[in-house]
Amino acid sequence: MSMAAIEERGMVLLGCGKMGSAMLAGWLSGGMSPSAIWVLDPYPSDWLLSTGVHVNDGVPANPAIALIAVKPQMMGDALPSMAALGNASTVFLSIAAGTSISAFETALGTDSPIIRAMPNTPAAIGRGITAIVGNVNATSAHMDMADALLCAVGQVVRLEGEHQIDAVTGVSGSGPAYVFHLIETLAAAGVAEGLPADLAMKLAKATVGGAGQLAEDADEDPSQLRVNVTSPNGTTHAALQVLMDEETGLPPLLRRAVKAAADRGRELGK
Ligand SMILES: NC(=O)C1=CN([C@@H]2O[C@H](COP(=O)(O)OP(=O)(O)OC[C@H]3O[C@@H](n4cnc5c(N)ncnc54)[C@H](OP(=O)(O)O)[C@@H]3O)[C@@H](O)[C@H]2O)C=CC1
Ligand SMILES: O=C(O)[C@@H]1CCC=N1
Repeated sequence: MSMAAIEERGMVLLGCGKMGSAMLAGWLSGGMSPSAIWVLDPYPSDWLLSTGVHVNDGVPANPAIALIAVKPQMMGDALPSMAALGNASTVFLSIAAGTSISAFETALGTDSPIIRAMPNTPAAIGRGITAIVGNVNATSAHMDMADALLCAVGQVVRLEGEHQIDAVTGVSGSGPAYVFHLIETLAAAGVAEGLPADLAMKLAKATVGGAGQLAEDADEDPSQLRVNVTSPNGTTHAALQVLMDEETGLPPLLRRAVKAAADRGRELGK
């Protein structure tokens, strides 16, 4: 399944806030035709209006994909109108945290192909990662279509089952926020050691960006890459003694943070 096949039938994007616009930016900069995209959003941003996509302009009769990107808390309002976004051959693709496939089946009918996805905001620069899982009506052709759309903004992984999606949300859906906070706090720590704020921020951004890219590209795994930075009894060793402390360091902190996100996803689904 190619992007061309999706562009031919068109796609509908319901909700164009932070995540919807990150994905839209990724599709457009990757060359997707704006005329193939219909966006529905009550308060379209100036950026959205400038993109050339159809905004609040009706929807095509037979869209390939209806992508639902409203907040789970708004889903109650949005669900009843969703069936009108497509027909029997439209794939409904939801990126909402929490809202379960069965909630969509109740609204859209148990015959509809429904795919849950968990993307992340680096999609805006084609560097996202999205996990997908479909209901029983989502055929391999439907999954391939979702794959094609989401591959255009980064990597795609397929889940064994819907039970994995809250943990995925805790790791990669919410994960960019943890990394941005790491950049903020690394820069602040540099300032506390006497650096000017702009220099500290430049060092922190380049370090996180470069280390992330190295972790993606290198043959060695991240633990070996960490060892490669750590000279015997040197500066990194001193820092890692703080960070790797099993009681007060990153392991218990991130364990609690990811659990809190995953638990919140489960809670939103109730
Ligand atoms: N932000 C992220 O990094 C990620 C978000 N998600 C999921 O994406 C979804 C959207 O999140 P996010 O983009 O952060 O939230 P936002 O609030 O930024 O975006 C939601 C958008 O939907 C609009 N909206 C609300 N109700 C309707 C409706 N009935 N019809 C059409 N549009 C509507 C909102 O308009 P208004 O603001 O006027 O209410 C807003 O523009 C959530 O379900 C979230 O779980 C998934 C992965 C990552
Ligand atoms: O914070 C949220 O609920 C959404 C889901 C994953 C990232 N943002």
